[in-house]
Amino acid sequence: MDLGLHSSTVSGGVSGLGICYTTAKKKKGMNVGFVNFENAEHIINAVEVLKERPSNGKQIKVADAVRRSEEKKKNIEIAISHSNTEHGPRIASSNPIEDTCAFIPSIVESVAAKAKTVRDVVTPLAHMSYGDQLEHKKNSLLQMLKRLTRNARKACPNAVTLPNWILKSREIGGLPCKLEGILKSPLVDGYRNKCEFSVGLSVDGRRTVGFMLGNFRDGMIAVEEPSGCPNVSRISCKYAMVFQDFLQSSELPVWNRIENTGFWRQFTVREGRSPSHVATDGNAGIEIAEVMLIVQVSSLGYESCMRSEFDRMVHVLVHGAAACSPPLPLTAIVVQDHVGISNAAPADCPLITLEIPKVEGGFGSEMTVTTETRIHDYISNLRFSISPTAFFQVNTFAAARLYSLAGDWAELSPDTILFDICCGTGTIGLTLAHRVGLVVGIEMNESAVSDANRNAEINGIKNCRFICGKAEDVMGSILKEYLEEPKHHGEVSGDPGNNVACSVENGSNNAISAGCLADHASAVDVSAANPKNKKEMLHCLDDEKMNKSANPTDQRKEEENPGHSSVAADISVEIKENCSSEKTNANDLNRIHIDNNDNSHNNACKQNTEIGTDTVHRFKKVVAIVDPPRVGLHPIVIKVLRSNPRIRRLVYISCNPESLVANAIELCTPTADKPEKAKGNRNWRNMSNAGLARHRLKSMPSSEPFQPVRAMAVDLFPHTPHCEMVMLMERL
Ligand SMILES: C[S@@+](CC[C@H](N)C(=O)[O-])C[C@H]1O[C@@H](n2cnc3c(N)ncnc32)[C@H](O)[C@@H]1O
Repeated sequence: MDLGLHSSTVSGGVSGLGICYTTAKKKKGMNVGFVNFENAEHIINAVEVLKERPSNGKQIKVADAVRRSEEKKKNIEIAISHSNTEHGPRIASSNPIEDTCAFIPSIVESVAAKAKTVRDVVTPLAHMSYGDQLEHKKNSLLQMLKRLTRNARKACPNAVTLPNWILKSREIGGLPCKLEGILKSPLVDGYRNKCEFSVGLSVDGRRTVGFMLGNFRDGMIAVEEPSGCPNVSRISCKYAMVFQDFLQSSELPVWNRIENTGFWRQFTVREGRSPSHVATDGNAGIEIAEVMLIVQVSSLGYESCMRSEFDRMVHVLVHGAAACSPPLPLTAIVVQDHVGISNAAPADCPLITLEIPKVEGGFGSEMTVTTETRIHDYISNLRFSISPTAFFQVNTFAAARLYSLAGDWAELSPDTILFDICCGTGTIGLTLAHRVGLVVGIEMNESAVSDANRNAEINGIKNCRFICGKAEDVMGSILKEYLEEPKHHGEVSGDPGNNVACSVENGSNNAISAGCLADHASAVDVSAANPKNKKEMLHCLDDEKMNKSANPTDQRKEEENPGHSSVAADISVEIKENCSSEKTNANDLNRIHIDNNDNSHNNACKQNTEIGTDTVHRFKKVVAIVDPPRVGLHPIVIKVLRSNPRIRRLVYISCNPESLVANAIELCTPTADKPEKAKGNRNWRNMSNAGLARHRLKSMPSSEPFQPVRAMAVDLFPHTPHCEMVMLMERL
């Protein structure tokens, strides 16, 4: 049905069906569009026409949507979607607009019946007792785990015997290994140390700081206050209210998710605790010693007036915090200037720290660009310094349980080298460092890596190295660096897989630097010289595409930030020249990384100076703990882990059991003796994560699979359906 909804925005006109509209807008990939009408008569006409004329056999569902505040007197906006999903229509943006109600009561009624509170949306298990919540989560994890067995059985090549863990699964109800239970969160209410509040309009059109009533994709953009959500801390709630008061008098507009215009976008409260004992009385607020407020704005077009608004904002926040009883801690106020469509800003998004004046003294904010703004938290008696954009588990007390469980299962000893993959600020590696010989952490967020190095230093830990880079880009060369025998000076080592490494021994610094080079060298070999490897890389790129599909946020970030692509063909030749020389100096490395628009890995290389290659090769046991983001591990990382026979033990920590299951299919299913040639799959968009994993397994190089040995969950997110899952995988 042509309502002008196929492109992004169409303004004004009469559709082929005789529907008069002011604007019609639909974003690519969404099954919801927004249409504005001049008056209620036009709406009624549109609703009737759409009811009578299904689009390509699909019924179109119509509901009201929150109007743009500035235009509320004139235009009335409704949301339109195809009701073609399994579960029926997914429209329910609830906005009891007075004049709309009068004209289309049936629509409003149906919307009201479905309306959910923010508590239902953000904490959908809050109506259950905590015991019931844990039982509920355990049951869904059991189903998820069974999916692993089923898919691995399906994926196991015909000519290969089923592994023991699949054969034995019948004895334990189809599970790949026992699920040993679910550890409770020490704090059940107010446990979140970080809350990202949306800024927008409430259902009645008021500027509000809180949570959205649903997904933007589903056409729900109304924001409601967070006070009903039991996972939000008292301090975060209070700050949200103080900021909301400020917004209601601000002259600058709040962000409009439909138009992608406005200034105020998001308000984040991050809390740091003092090193005192765990509070078990449910009041997390009493221990909070530090608070960082991060205000996300989009400054485009508001540059000239934003300074005075920041001054006013600081004033309101500082005085609002001081007026609370007891006064709220306030350590830092940071502005994040982000112009992208989604609120998920890239890690290198500019940050401005606003100076906090003393309450009694004069007032006025100083804007200084700094990277020093940070808060602190404590896990296992270690102090962690956290910068504004670095990841830190949102439930600190439960995270301590998670890390200690992972450490116990990893069976660590002084002759162990531990790879902490996706290490964030170094929490896992640092809390376990005293139990191993060496920790090597890998993390893509540059400020998290610099936090990790700082955290090692402030805790006096000397056996940790943190390397900045995407795991998929750097893992191959890092494993080579640490697990292969050292090569002679200047020797170039060949790799039977898809890497060609340059090993340059030139002191301990360069031992790591060689690792940096080796990664890029692999890109050289693939893109320029070796057609066989080129195909392999194409497959990896294909994989990457597939992986992205599972994570629209990542994909969007990449679209917004195209400079971050990990394979840059135009740097290849230059790197190759560097690799072919016997020695590499710091300038060469700088050039490589600058050309690659990413000098983070290089920085990390420079920071790690204490342990030389000779030392690292003495470790008998090699253990990896992986803690990837929701999307799971990149296919290249899975391939690298699986192809390295020295890694006997792998502890997988996952905040998304679905991606754990998909990754475990690839890690734990036997491969064919001869892997199939990597083929793209046109249908990848419609495949499940498990289906994609089975598809990728076909081209996995022949290698010994891991076996799922035990699994346990840790509840980091009471009142929500989420929890962390830990699975031990071994090569027995
Ligand atoms: C779930 S967090 C875990 C962080 C840390 N282990 C902790 O518990 O605090 C995932 C981390 O992976 C990082 N990350 C995401 N994608 C990555 C990639 N491709 N390579 C390396 N790190 C990545 C994120 O920046 C984030 O710090």
